[in-house]
Amino acid sequence: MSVAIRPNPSIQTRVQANPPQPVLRMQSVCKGYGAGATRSEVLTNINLNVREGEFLAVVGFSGSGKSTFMKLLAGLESADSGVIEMDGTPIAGPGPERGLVFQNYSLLPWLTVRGNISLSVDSVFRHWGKGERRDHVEKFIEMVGLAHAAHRRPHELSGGMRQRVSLARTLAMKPKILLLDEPLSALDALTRCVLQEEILKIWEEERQTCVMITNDVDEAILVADRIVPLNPGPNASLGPAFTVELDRPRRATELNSNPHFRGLRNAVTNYLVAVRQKSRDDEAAKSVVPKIELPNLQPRSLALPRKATMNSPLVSK
Ligand SMILES: Nc1ncnc2c1ncn2[C@@H]1O[C@H](COP(=O)(O)OP(=O)(O)OP(=O)(O)O)[C@@H](O)[C@H]1O
Repeated sequence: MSVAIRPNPSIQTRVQANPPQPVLRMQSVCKGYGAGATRSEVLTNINLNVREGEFLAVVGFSGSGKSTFMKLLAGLESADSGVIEMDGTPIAGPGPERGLVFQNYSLLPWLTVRGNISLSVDSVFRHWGKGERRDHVEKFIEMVGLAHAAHRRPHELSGGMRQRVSLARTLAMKPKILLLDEPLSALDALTRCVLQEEILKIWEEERQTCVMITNDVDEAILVADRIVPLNPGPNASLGPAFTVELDRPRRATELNSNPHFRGLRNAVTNYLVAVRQKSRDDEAAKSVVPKIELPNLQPRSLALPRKATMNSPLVSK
């Protein structure tokens, strides 16, 4: 007897619908460093699609390969195998359409806040008039709340202020995608909270596609639409995505009492702790020394026979 399988109409509709092309696509991406005996495989079989306008957070433990992942997206490193594309074109190097903010601010020490931002604006928008570029720079200095310090050099700024300059400099280049590599992890907890909300506020105005690396689950939930864990390395791969179903605008102070926030925090944290434990158990299992059965031998004295001396009764007189 043959049975006709009738497709579920709702599933069929979903399959037929033309899903929007992801703005960023990673497929079967692998990346390691070194060669021969010193070779280490950092990322293995990374698959990810990032949608236009999405805020995606990648969370993982220290050393799992988060920065390597970001360098691949920024075009600062190339994959050993697999595909990394932006708008269907392979990423072959860094470009102004992908703005990267690092953990360490990398500002030019001899330039002021205004000078650091102007340098990037002048290089990307060369075709603009001088006045237009100046207004653009001032807009971003204001956006990050540094109008009062625009004339200062990096050594005259706090860590939070430097990271604001770094953010303004990248945002002012109007990249299509913002790549944030643990931008707040060098800051104290209070400054970090303030800047989290500022990044979120700026993002809510611009709605740029954004990929942020962080080791802070709360931070990831606060800012992201989707959270993807990076499993511990070596051979780190991405875990299952967690969707953040919290209304925007979000405020950190209001989230603590939100049941979805608390449930998600537990789910992501438990996942990360479980995969780390598994990875440790696997490593420990690999390094177990095999038990060696020793033969049942009787110990024998290795002491030399006593030497005969002149007074010894063994010496004949
Ligand atoms: N250029 C390189 N050459 C050799 N090994 C590297 C290089 N860059 C990173 N690694 C190694 O790759 C692994 C992952 O490093 P990566 O910086 O990507 O991790 P991470 O998750 O960003 O760490 P952290 O959170 O501590 O900054 C580490 O073992 C590191 O030593």
